[in-house]
Parts: sequence; structure tokens; C-alpha cells
Amino acid sequence: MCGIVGVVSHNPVNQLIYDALLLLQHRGQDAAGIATSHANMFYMHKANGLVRDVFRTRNMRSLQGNIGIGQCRYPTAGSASAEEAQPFYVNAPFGITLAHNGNLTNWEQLKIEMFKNDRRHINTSSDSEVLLNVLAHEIQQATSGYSLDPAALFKAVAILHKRVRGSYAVVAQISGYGLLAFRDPYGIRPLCIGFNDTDKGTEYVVASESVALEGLGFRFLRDVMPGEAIFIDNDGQLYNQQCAENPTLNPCAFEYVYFARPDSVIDGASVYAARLKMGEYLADKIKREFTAGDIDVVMPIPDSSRPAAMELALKLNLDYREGFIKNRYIGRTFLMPGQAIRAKSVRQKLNAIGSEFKGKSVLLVDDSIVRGTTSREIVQMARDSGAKRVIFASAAPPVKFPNVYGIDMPTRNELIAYGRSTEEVCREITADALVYQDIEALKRSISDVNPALRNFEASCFDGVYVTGDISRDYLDRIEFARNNPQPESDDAVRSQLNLNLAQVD
Ligand SMILES: O=P(O)(O)OC[C@H]1O[C@H](OP(=O)(O)OP(=O)(O)O)[C@H](O)[C@@H]1O
Ligand SMILES: NC(=O)CC[C@H](N)C(=O)O
Ligand SMILES: [Mg+2]
Repeated sequence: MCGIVGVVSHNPVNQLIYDALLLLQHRGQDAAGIATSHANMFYMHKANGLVRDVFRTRNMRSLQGNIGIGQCRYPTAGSASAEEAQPFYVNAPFGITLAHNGNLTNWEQLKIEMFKNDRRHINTSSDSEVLLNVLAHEIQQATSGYSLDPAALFKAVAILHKRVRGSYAVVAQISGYGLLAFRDPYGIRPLCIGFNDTDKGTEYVVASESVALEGLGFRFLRDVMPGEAIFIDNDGQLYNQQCAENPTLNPCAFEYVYFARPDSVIDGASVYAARLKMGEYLADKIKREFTAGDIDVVMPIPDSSRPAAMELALKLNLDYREGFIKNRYIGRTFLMPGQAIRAKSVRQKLNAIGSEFKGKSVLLVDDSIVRGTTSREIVQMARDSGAKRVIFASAAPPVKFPNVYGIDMPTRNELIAYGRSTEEVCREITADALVYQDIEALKRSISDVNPALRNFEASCFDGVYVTGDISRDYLDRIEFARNNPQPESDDAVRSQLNLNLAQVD
């Protein structure tokens, strides 16, 4: 669930892109990169690590130009090696750099096609490098002569939509021309546009979340529509075109549950308001399943569950207390690579305030339970602190199915709710009782905020894959690949694990 940003300005963009990446850091903690362009030259710096660690003053100085793109990465395909940090670059046609949020489901097939038919060599196992090469090839095909116009770019994106499967929100920079941005025809991953009027003319930002626009002092213009492409030329002129034949909007429900920042608005729905609604619907269910007196106090598991837990407590007329304090220097554990570091980080990240638990029946609320890493540790911490009874509630339904659209959970067995009933999950996390949100209530939580949103990509909850091309065979294959990693990518993952352990030690 990477964060991407593209800026076209009348002034240098390096600091703007850096600031936007800091605001999108919660979407990807593994690697970060920026590519700018000036006088037909690209300047790029990317590496493994958090944004604040990747860019030194000397790197920032070298990133010249009034146009550029950036990305913070949470790997879902290929490996976590620095070679697969983004943006990616190809030198022809024109010179293109690209940053991608999402996950392609036919990238292996495309990689073979690219080599056999299009004579393009792809040097990593990143789906995003494949995506860039498809784009480059189609721009080459759509262009006649030496110059490029928006119509040719839109034609290239239209053909790309036909070749590429999966989810993709993209920003790409074309040397000497401008910034191209587009979103897959199902609108799975978010992408929005912001603008700022200056005395030199309008400048634009395209970013994964509206929080990045606001943080830069830009105003929200609109979301990029599913299948739509936007082109902003170097002079700041904006062009747009619908490039898909049957676009439909199916935003990822997990963005609203966990990934996005609560202060973002995605596809017209405030993430914060949706999380409050999740708390409200979950409270209704708890009211049905418990009697007054069963619960003394409601506590959130920081950070992401806070709005839901707060609203739930309000609806149940119960005390809301902060029983766990988060270490602000530890990142999001779910996004960390490998189970060992995730488990270690939960204890480093959260610490209980003993007095809040002693002799009480506590209702712990989290936004979701995925692998159960957090909930297992937290229930134990509550008990160690003297809780009389520990009830756990999840503002999202059980996560039972692999995700193939940009959340790194390709194997069923890693999901604690796979093949288990609610009672069995409850036993696994050693809670006294467990309540999950219902899937319909989750969807309603988002639709209530924006009634125009009726369809969602919610495959990890309901097993429905909106792109329609995900077979049982495909799921078995990605599961096998994850359980039997190639020796090279094994090394890359190990070195990344060490790097992340060094960060948290
Ligand atoms: O069942 P699990 O596999 O543990 O995954 C779910 C947990 O991971 C996330 O927290 P995270 O620490 O990533 O980030 P947060 O601070 O935004 O809550 C999420 O909010 C849950 O707490
Ligand atoms: N989470 C994402 O958006 C990942 C982008 C891309 N699939 C990668 O692995 O780099
Ligand atoms: Mg959490």
C-alpha cells in the first residue's frame, strides 16, 4: 500500500515531494525515492529505509527541477531489495520515471510478453518495473514523429488498461513534457489531485491521499476517476481523459479500516467519519451480544482503532480510557517485513498502564485482526496488568482471504481467521470473548459517509475479487511462491529484516 506523489510547480519541487512523502509514510516504511527533472535530465535518489533516513541534505540538493515524483514503498511483489525501491526509470521513449501503488496480478505473464514480443528487458522481479515498460512501449507505439501530445499519452494508457490486470494508481514523469497520472479501471487504489494558484500560474500535486495535498498548502481539486488519465504539462496545463471502456469505482475497504490516515478523504468519504461509523455499528452488535455490566471500560489499541473505539464507547455509554501507550518512534507493525520483527515490535510499540486494568472487565478495540500478532500480545499484556476479563472487538470483519491488490498477505495460513470460527480465533488470541464487525456493516460505514460509494474491493473479508480474473490456481501459485522463496530474494528479505531490526533496536 505504497504512497505516491507527483508535483508540477513553477518552483523547485524537491522539498514539496519530501514533505508529501513524510505525510504518506504510514503507507510504506520499507523504501523511499524521489525523481525530479530539469532541462531534460532526471535526478533520482532512492534507498531502503524511512523517508527521514533515505534523504540527506546532499541528496536533496541534487534533486533539481520544478517537476518530480516520489514514492514510499510497502513491497507486495518481487523482493524488498533496494533495487526495487521506486521510482523506476526507462530511457526510451523520451525518458520516463514512474511510481506505482498497487499490485499487478499478471506481471509475470507480461514480463515474458515484454521480452518475447516487445524486446524489453526487465531487470528486477518488481511488478512496477513491468508496468513502466508496458507504459513505455505503448507510448512508443502511440507516438509518431519526435514529439508527444496528450492524445498519444491517453491512447497509450487506454491500451495499458487492456494489457494490465490488478490494481494501480500511477504517477509518471516524461522528460521534457510533464506528469502523467492514472488509476486502474476498478478504482481500487486511491489517487487525488490538488492545486495551488500562484502569481506564476497554477501548480498541481497528484497524491495517494488528500492529507498530502493539505500538508503542502494545496487545495483539494478532485479524485482521479477509475480508468482516467491526467496529464499536466511542464507549463502547468492540465488535460484529462477517460481511458477505460467500462470503469467502475470499487475503492479498497481496507484503506478506510486501516491503511489511510484518518484525516484523509478518499473518493468523497472521510476516513475518520467512516471509522466513527464502524464504531457505531460495532457498538450495536455488542449491545446485542452483551448485557450491561459485562464491560467496565473501553480501550483502543493505538493508533488506528482510536476513532472507532471512541465512538463505540460513546454509543455504549461506557468509559473510554487509554490503557496502552504507543512509543511514537516505532512504525506500523503490520507493514513490517517478516513475522519475527512484527511480533518483537508490538511489545516495543505498546505498553500498558497497569492501574487502568486492575480488576476490570476491559473491552479492547482494534481496527482489524489480520495475523493476530497484535491481539495475541495485547490480550496477554492486559492480563499481566491485572484485567479481570478481556473482551476483544474488531472494527473490521474476519480477514479470511489473501489480498492480491496491494496488501501483502498472499498466504491463507498466515491469516488467523482462515479456517477458524470466531470462537476458535478467540481461543487463539486467548481472549474471554471476541466480536467481529459484520461485512455489511463495514460497507455501510463507508457508504453512510458517501452514499455514492456502493461497491468495494473487500476481497480479504468476502473473497470476491473485483477484477474477475483471480482463479483458485492463481491464489495457490502466489501462496506457493511466498512459502518457497527464491534464494536471491531470500537474501534480500533477510538483509531488509536486519535493516528494520536495526531501526527499531
Ligand atoms: O493482526 P495483526 O497482524 O497484528 O494486524 C492488525 C494490527 O496491525 C495494525 O496496527 P499497526 O501497528 O500496523 O499500526 P497502527 O499504529 O496504525 O495501528 C492494525 O491497526 C492492527 O492493530
Ligand atoms: N504496496 C504497493 O503499492 C506496492 C507497489 C509494488 N507492487 C511494489 O511491490 O513495489
Ligand atoms: Mg494497530
